[in-house]
Amino acid sequence: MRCNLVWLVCTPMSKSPSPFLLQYLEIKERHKDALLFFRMGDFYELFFEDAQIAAEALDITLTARGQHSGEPIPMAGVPFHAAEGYLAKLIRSGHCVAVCEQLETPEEAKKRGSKSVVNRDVVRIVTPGTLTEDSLLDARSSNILAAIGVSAGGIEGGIALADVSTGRFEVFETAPEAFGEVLASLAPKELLMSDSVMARPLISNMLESLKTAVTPRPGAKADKVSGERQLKDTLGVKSLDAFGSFSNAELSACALLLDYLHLTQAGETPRLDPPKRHLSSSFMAIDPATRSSLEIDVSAQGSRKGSLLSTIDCTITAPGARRLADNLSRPLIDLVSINCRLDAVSLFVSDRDLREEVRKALRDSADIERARMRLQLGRGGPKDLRALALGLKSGALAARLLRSGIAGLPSLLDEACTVLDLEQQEELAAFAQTLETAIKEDSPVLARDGGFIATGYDPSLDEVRSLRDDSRKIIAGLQADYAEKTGIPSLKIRHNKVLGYFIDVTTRNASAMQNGPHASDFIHRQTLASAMRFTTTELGDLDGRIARAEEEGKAREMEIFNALVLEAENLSSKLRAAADALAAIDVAAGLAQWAEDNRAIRPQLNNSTQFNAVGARHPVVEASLRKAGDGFTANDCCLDASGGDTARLMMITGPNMAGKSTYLRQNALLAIMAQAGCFVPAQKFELGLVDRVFSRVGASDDLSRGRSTFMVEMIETAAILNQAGPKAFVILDEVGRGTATYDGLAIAWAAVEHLHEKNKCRALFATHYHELTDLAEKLSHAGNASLRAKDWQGDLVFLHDVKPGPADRSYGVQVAKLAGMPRDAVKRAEEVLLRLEGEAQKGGFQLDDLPLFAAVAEPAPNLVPSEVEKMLVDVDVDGITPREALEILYAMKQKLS
Ligand SMILES: Nc1ncnc2c1ncn2[C@@H]1O[C@H](COP(=O)(O)OP(=O)(O)OP(=O)(O)O)[C@@H](O)[C@H]1O
Repeated sequence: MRCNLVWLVCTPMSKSPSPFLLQYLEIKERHKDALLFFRMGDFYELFFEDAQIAAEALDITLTARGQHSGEPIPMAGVPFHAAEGYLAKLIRSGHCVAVCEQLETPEEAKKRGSKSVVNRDVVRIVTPGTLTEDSLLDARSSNILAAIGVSAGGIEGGIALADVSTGRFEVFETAPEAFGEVLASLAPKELLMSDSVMARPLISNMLESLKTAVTPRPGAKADKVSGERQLKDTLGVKSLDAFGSFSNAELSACALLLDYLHLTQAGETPRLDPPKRHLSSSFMAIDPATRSSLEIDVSAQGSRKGSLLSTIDCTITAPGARRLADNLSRPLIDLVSINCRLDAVSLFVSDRDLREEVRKALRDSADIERARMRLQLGRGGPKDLRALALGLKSGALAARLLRSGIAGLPSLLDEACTVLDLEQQEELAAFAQTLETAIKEDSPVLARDGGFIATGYDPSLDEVRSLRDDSRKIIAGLQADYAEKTGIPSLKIRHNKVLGYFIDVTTRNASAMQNGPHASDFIHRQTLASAMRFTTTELGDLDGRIARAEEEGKAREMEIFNALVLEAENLSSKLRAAADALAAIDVAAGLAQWAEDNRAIRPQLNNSTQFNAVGARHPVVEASLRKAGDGFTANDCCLDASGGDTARLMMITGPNMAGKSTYLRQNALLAIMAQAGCFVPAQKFELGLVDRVFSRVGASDDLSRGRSTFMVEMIETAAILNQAGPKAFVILDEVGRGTATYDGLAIAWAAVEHLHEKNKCRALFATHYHELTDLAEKLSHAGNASLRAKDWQGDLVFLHDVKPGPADRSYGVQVAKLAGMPRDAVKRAEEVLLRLEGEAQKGGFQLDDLPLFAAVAEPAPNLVPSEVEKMLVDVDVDGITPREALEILYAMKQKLS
């Protein structure tokens, strides 16, 4: 029901604004950048421009109420109980919403004077990066808010990130030039930066490639001194020494982040875990273009489906899925840490029974991380307490299984078990036990609904409840008693919110109640068309007792709930550690499951500059071919940047569609998977650690940024040639194809030489310029490999296997034929090709003779159909008689003569 009372107060808006309107305008003034959800009774109402925006975005009715400055005030509203769905829609379409609640009841307001307006204020600003509601979040993805800070000289950079839904808080020390890479690995939902930083060309360029919602903040909010103060407040410490020394840029990023959290949580101190600090150089660098071309966590279509992440994700729990996404986004470069992850996967690969039992235990788990944070933020409910209980229980079971199954667990699993083993964690064990006995299985979402504390947990609650239940039993007895007394068998005692308990009889039986011997016992309450309602003193008493017991019960349940929430808060760091441990076990067991299902092996990592893959496959292409019932051809790749006999740069040639891009990508993905701690789809894989992966595969226009396909290609190639060091792994696909042949060839040629001579890194370079394959002769550490295809009775068959040496020819025309190019055009292309090849052979290879612009002397064949052909087109072969067919033949012959 909409709150009309307030509107009575504010209708005469045309003259001076009513107190209500003044209240609205004052609050809106403070939240200009957000849509204001203004609570009025059971609705959130939006006014003025907010109403127009919301009506369009939510497809809800736009109405008008009252007037302001002589104009009707546009208004739109959403019911309070369904607000989350509307909020989700608005956030997804890029809006921020300020939620303004009533801070007192209308009755309380009235006590201050009959015309008082209910007190209201914003209790929270909902933005893409600060969500906590289950319904607004993707369970299997993190929801990151990030902020960047730059030191006064612009040399140092820092990134601070928080996931409010889990309490995760991380700080990165990183050069401003690497912001793009680090942010791409974090995939924030919202990015904060000061106006002045945003104006820097380096930053505006980076933002264009990131496609993240950016919220500019005033420069004063990025003050490092305030950052230090806010950090101390958030962490509840007097000194930050225990966390290492933060750079000015890091403090500036923290200032932006914490201030924004403060603002969006309406003045509450952000609830975050102690920050984890990283050097951006502790991770494999993958720039945004490479990340998207390799489709690591998002496919080319922009969804998780079809990405590497979704292909290898066999985790069971949502925290496990989020952890795997993090690992894959930020592969490590430290041998020991990578091997720790791989040891854990190896254990689960080698012991299938144990893996299955542990995964079964995880199935009963719940999202401890998010439940814990919702409770801490005061937005949790009984279901969240239950989630903690379930998570702890299944964690303890997993730990028990692991500890009893294996002596000498890998360190990562051993540490996880220590955290999860409730025999070693007395406080957690006691808390889990309490939750287990306290919270009912089918608990409501909201604590205020009551009924979630199990019988037997709290004697005083049980007493109140039995009082209520006894009264209900007495009422059931009363119904029989009254029916007998009045002689009305259909008499019923019912309950509704307005009347409470009442006696309900049909109108026909009402006179027996009013005129019978017991008429004085029955007090009339209500007359309806078909029924009359009564009560008795006894029933009234019982009703009061039940209502009081209900109230008392709910109040007691709230007390218990709040005590349990407090206990959870006190155990916060232990619960976080338990959530982390569960996620780590889930990731390792999930990767092992994937490895077994996909015949993946443990990569051998070392500090050399080798890349030796034997029988390797592209995990995503293989999975999609498998679905279509097709197989994937495994291939080897051997590179070494040490300058020895093995080539460090391979030129890959082969027909279109032969699998060059797939081959390039699969090798880059192998390196990423291995360093993220995953098994890889190969028979054998030895890898000298890679510090950066670069990929320039496939090209697309970036028209929104005013860049043509060729421009994008050149920018990405330039970045690679400028940055790749000896430990990098580079894949380049058809560089130069986006421009005129000579220019393209020249650029590709120069890029190969630069990679070989200057960058000296491991590289795969796919090209259709066969002339480039001659470079392998000139460059001492370059080689050729090609993907095979066969001409089988005029048709092209792709073998997809890589063999040493360059490809013999391109087969482009055959591919065009396969693609369904008109027959005439294919024929014509074959003629032109023959001619061009003939000319090239006559003069050997000279750039000046290169194809395409050489004039084609022979006239094009006449493609207009002949008279006879036209006649044939018109013939309905199945519909004519043999005689008619004969006549047509005669007619055709005549045309030809
Ligand atoms: N090793 C493989 N085994 C089986 N099928 C493969 C393999 N590699 C590629 N394919 C199939 O061939 C298709 C074409 O592969 P890809 O795009 O890598 O070819 P390409 O040589 O790069 O083509 P183009 O030169 O036209 O860009 C893929 O979509 C996949 O279906």
